[in-house]
Amino acid sequence: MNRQALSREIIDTCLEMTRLGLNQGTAGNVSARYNGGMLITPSGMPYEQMNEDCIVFVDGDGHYEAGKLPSSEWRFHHAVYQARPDLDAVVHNHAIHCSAVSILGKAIPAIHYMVAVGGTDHIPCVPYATFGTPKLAEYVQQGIQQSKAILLQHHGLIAAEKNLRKALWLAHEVEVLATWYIQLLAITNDVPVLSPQEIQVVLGKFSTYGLRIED
Ligand SMILES: C[C@H](O)[C@@H](O)[C@@H](O)C(=O)COP(=O)(O)O
Ligand SMILES: [Zn+2]
Repeated sequence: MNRQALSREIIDTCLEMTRLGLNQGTAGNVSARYNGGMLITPSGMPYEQMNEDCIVFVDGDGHYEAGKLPSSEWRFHHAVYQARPDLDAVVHNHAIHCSAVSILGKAIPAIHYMVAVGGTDHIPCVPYATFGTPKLAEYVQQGIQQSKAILLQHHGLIAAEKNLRKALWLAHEVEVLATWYIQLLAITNDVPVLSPQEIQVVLGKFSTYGLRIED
């Protein structure tokens, strides 16, 4: 895909993320792997004001175009692309329920078989580090190797996938899981979970599930 079209897709993904109620204001950011680096949203700009020229190219060494300011979180997007050569798109947001679980410093356990969407039997929560720092990128690099979706403690969610459409879908699924988890925690501290063995069965079924169009 050419730069203009991919930049448009990034902006549309941001707008859809807000429409789905997954983000507020200028929080969050979106990127796609491109030309040995990535295209990423600019820092602190409302999504409705973005056009294709606002999207920033950051190369594989972290250099970016003069006169443009990439997302303050470009380091953790870069870390995802380094850690996961199989994934080409990253969505970050401050979705309400994901952020609430992250504040508790908890992973989302296997409360529903859909937890397998991340590729394992829970959605991990990586330790807190200040936004935009190399330390946060280091935690992300470790966490994303376990799961395509991770919570950032006291912060929000990262979801990475093969393309932007799937990354946004994954972010939405994890927010649904987090919503159930928060509601369950209000009732009990002993939330029932599925076994790791059952999640392995589900992961096997997911690998052949549906028509798998546009993988
Ligand atoms: C302070 C920022 O909102 C931070 O939380 C960052 O993680 C974020 O979500 C948006 O920052 P950018 O606009 O710099 O992408
Ligand atoms: Zn953030």
